[in-house]
Amino acid sequence: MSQRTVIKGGTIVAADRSYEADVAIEDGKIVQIGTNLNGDKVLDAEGCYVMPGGIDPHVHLEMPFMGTHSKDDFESGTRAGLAGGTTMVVDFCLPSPGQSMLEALEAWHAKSKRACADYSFHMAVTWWSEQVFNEMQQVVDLGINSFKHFMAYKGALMVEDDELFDSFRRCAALGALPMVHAENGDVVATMQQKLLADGIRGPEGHGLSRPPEVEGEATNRAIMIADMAGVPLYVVHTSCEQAHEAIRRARQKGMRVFGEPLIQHLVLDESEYRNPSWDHAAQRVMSPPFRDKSHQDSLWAGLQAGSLQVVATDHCAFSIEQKRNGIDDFTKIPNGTGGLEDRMPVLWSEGVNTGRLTPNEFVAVTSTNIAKILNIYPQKGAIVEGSDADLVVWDPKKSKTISPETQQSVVEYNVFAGREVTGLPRYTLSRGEVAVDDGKICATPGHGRFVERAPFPEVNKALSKWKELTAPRQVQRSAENMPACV
Ligand SMILES: NC(=O)NCCC(=O)O
Ligand SMILES: [Zn+2]
Ligand SMILES: [Zn+2]
Repeated sequence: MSQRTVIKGGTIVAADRSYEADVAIEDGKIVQIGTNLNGDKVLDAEGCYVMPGGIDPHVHLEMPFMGTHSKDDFESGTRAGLAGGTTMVVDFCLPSPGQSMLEALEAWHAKSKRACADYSFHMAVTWWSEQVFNEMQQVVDLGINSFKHFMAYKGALMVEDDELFDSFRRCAALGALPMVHAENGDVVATMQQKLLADGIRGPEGHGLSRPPEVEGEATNRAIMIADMAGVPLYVVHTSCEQAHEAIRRARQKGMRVFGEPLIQHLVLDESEYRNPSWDHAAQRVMSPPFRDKSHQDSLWAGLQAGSLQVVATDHCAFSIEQKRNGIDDFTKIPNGTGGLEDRMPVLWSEGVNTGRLTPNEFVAVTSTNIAKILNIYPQKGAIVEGSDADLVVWDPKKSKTISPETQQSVVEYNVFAGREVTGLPRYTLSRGEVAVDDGKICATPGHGRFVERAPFPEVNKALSKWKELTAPRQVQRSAENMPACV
């Protein structure tokens, strides 16, 4: 007989509504929602919100990058996520240029074996050939329906516009979702060299080499290429008004474009790079860089208006020592910051507690929207009978001060350190297993499973139908309408 767990006395907060009910769980699934439910094990949710566990669609665990590997692996990364209420992550499988996607995928499956929470992968298109074209079908057959393209990192991961167009068209045919890191890599590379030549070698050079225009231009370019390819587009780490404006404008024209701000860009600003401590500034080096406060206002407004849909972290944590690789040259500082444990508490504190987001909007942007975009709804991102019991019992009164001393991430610092948050998990459940119990982490390495994602979500189908209907067509002319000389 399977054990029945009941979450009792809480208020269910879904993306569409809030209501009081208990939730019963068996074999990792939600089996009943109602009042006065009983079970073998009862979790007290009195005074709490019961929400779908967070989904972070943008993490890099043990990522090979800039001559090193990011420090958090699938075990510490997913444990950090669970500690903060995130029950699923999506990492990026990165074939090195020339490498088979299938070979890279095997390597990613091997390193994710000790994940404590469920996970999936996006596949990166880091080079282009007939082999890549063919393998994309196999990747889709293996449960991956999204392909990432880097428009930056020239000489490493970056792909050119013709490759983007070919890959986007392939995504359209396969019912997959192309994603872009949108920064103009050529302009960044030139600006980096100019700054170094001018003697600007510290972390402040990082922000200066990647102004908002670099991101706005690339975002708009990717959107137009996707439209010509007839495929939806997902823009990762949208950090500025210029990029947001491009997404907003496209959506107003009916284009299927999604934008993903990061929690870091919502609350941290570019003054971090002028900090007198080199270490402090270097620890905050990530791409795109932090922006000024006007951009933060734009991103918050986008979440409120619905022109931006998802809040992620781009969790890619490097140690102090790794960051010091760039001590005399900012272009060698590994790009990336952490945030997996802090995304939900910081967003709740700065979003819901300030009135910028409703609790339902919080659920939409931390789980439900991305579950729909990635075609795993309502298995994930929902509280309905039959859904996976990936849940967070959220105590809106529980507070803490963020500190590297108490975090799950293995790096020695935290870009949110010193920030007080109110709103934390009382319990986090990963497919019914209690992984966090009132601050105590009891997650099981290896419990996490790979989540397969089917191609052809409704948005792809609708867009393909529309593009087919409006495709250029030959005009059929009868003989009497043709000039006599032909
Ligand atoms: N964002 C960042 O600086 N590092 C991770 C790789 C990427 O997403 O560009
Ligand atoms: Zn990126
Ligand atoms: Zn990233």
